[in-house]
Amino acid sequence: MDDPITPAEADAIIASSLWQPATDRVSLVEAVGRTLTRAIHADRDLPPYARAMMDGVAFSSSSPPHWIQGLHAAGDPPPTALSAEHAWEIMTGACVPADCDTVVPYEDITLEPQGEELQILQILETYEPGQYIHPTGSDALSGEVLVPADRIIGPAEIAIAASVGLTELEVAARPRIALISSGDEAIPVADHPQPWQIRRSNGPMLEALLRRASHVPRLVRHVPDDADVARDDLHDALAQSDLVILCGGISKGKRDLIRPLLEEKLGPPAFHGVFQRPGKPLAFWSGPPLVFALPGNPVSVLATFTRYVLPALSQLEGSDLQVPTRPSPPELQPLPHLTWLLALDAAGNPLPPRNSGDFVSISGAAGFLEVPPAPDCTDRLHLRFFSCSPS
Ligand SMILES: Nc1nc2c(c(=O)[nH]1)N[C@H]1C(S)=C(S)[C@@H](COP(=O)(O)OP(=O)(O)OC[C@H]3O[C@@H](n4cnc5c(N)ncnc54)[C@H](O)[C@@H]3O)O[C@H]1N2
Ligand code: MOO
Repeated sequence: MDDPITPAEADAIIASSLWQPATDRVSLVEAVGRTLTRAIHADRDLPPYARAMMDGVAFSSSSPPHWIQGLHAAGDPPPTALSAEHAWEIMTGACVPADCDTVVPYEDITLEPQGEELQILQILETYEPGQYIHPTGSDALSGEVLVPADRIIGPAEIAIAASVGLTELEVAARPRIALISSGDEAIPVADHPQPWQIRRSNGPMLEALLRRASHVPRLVRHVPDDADVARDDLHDALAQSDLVILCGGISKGKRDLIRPLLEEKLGPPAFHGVFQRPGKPLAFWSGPPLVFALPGNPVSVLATFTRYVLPALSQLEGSDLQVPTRPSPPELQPLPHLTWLLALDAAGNPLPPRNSGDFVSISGAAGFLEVPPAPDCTDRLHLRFFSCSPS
């Protein structure tokens, strides 16, 4: 399709090209950042025993204590019965014996040695039965869902999985990703540029965006504006990947050869051109593999990756990205006929670049506000905000 389309039309085409992810099994710590596909259940009550929450003494409130019977530490099995007017010294994390209903921390008692036994001289504070005891099953009961499927796995979910004995987790399979930047003027970062050259910044930016979303591309290349040289790399990428992300060489220039090279293998794009700024020359092929060809200007790369590629990646992993809304910054003038992808910093301040090559101006960008074109932009309170690093 060669006529530009709206962002909503582009979304619909992309959504209809996505597939349900297969599943992988990965070790616990490797699961961070992945999407869970099988819910995690409690294998027993949580906590599994009444847990002492303070280092101190445990006793029965019906028999206020004067004497220490012994030490009951974390990891010890339940001790013998407690004698009248006695207490156990108890450590945080120990199981509270069944005949105790109160824990008082060391700070609230005084202990004085007397012969072989320790005498409790005084409990300094009033206490309530049940205090500093984390009751059995008060967090969750055996069999309860602790983490639903579809949840992105973070450190807390890893802890929960470990606590119920899972050494591996079932997660959505990751797409195999290839990243290809292009352009004769863009030289390796470590090389010394001639005055008419620039260093390649789009590739590292895209790789950083992917890595922050917990994706590591399998193939990363830069191709020159020469079809015969670029063809092999492009065809390799298509053959080895589920998702190919390209940047540059997709506009109307005489040496913009990305589209013709992709067409050799994939035919015409599903769309080429979206009514938006930046990023109007965005092109997309449904594949397989899915191909996003992002316009080469650095601000366009960041905006179109954030607005289109990140949400598609989330859906490919079985998690539906929630796009929050924000009110428009004051005095914002929507663009005529074009949706505006406006960079905002973490505090919500606009970072309007002078043009989409001006990537210095978007340092600190946290995401992009989608401002519909004038005159359709009627709801200024609920503009969608696409985060550069959704979690
Ligand atoms: N006749 C027209 N010309 C252009 C149009 C148009 O509609 N008609 N659209 C403009 C817009 S908008 C954009 S965005 C750019 C996109 O063009 P390309 O995707 O072909 O990108 P390039 O021309 O290759 O590069 C654009 C710009 O970005 C710099 N660049 C490219 N690659 C890198 C890299 N890896 N690292 C850093 N910087 C990079 C490149 O040097 C250019 O300055 O087209 C307009 N033209
Ligand atoms: O779409 Mo271009 O990205 O405006 O500079």
